[in-house]
Amino acid sequence: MISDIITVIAPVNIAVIKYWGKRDEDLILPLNDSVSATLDTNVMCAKTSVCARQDLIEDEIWLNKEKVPFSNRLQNCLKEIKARAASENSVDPIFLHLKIRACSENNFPTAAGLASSAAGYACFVFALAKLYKVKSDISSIARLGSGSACRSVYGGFVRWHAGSKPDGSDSVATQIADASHWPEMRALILVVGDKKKETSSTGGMAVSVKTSELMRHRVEYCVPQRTELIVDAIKNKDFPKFAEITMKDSNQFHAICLDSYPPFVYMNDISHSIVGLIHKYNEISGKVKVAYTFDAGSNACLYLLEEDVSEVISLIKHVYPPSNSKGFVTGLSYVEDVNSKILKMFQPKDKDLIKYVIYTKVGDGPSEVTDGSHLLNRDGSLIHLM
Ligand SMILES: Nc1ncnc2c1ncn2[C@@H]1O[C@H](COP(=O)(O)OP(=O)(O)OP(=O)(O)O)[C@@H](O)[C@H]1O
Ligand SMILES: C[C@@](O)(CCOP(=O)(O)OP(=O)(O)O)CC(=O)O
Repeated sequence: MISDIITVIAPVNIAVIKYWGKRDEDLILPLNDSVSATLDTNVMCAKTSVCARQDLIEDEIWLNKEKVPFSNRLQNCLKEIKARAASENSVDPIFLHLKIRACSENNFPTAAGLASSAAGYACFVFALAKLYKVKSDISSIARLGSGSACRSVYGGFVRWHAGSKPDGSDSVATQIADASHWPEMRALILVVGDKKKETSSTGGMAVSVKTSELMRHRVEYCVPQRTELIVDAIKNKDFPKFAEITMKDSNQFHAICLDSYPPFVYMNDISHSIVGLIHKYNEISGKVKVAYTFDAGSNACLYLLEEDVSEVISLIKHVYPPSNSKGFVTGLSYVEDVNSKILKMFQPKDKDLIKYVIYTKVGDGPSEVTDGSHLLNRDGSLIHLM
């Protein structure tokens, strides 16, 4: 007995109000609301195929062509989807006793601070929901994989509500606006390092919760105000306001990392030089045209509007010259480089400080792949091992 093969793709999301700190480590319940933009799956995505098979003795998962342990977090997601399917009476109960095989790939570096866990768990849970025909909201199940994954279940701009119930049933993601709402919004991911980070998000935020006083101030006073303001800025397409809150919130998150004891850092000298560059560029431009935000790593995510992309990419190439400019910018195609007088106001730095740039935009949530390009054969065997 073997089920159909289900294959789905899911997006990454980059927060503009950061999730940092849990009120419950097992259920992955956050201390504060967070807000993010979901990025286009045509540029960055996780892809996952799943099936249920009678002949398996344990649940199995391959990640980027290597068999990896079926972790507690994956197990929690699977258990919860099955419980949902049982309560929705959506499949034959016999089916719920079968073990599953999953095979997943990311088309960008994994565990490098590029939100692979968000895309990966959203993808896994969305695929399982299709397999078991679960119809209700699955953001609270994706959350059990990785907190930020619950926001990747929806496209456009998304808010994860911290909720207050001990069982986490109100800690869900909702869409603020879909991807078509602000079509000019773009993102540039400046990849400074794509190696695995030293302090995991899970570990780092646990230290912050225990030791950072600034974190308490952030959760109580700053985030509630900022969240309302940025939701309004998104609804009104007010870029300068959106950008200012985004930058302040990123800076506060990294200040909390330093305020933790022992402290840890994710940004490096190159990250800080990007911060300086963006502030100088906005000042010279006479308006806030670009926002930076940094997750638990040294890479920058810049949010900006389409009309400014050519100038900003030209500026980045000018200040952080690549040895090989071919392939330096991947993703969407952009208009020609510009040679504006603004560039002359910036001194080039050493070569290759930025490895490459991913140019993308706000996009939709997960979707089922219908072109038959599964990562598992029809009999459930692994395509990459053939
Ligand atoms: N496609 C995927 N399918 C299932 N699990 C995945 C997938 N991609 C990543 N993961 C899980 O997420 C882990 C990486 O998460 P981690 O938080 O370390 O990095 P990141 O998500 O790239 O960074 P950050 O969350 O700080 O932006 C992997 O080790 C794996 O357990
Ligand atoms: C800095 C962040 O990217 C932190 C993401 O943390 P994770 O979702 O990776 O943490 P766990 O819930 O422990 O798996 C900010 C954000 O995405 O909001």
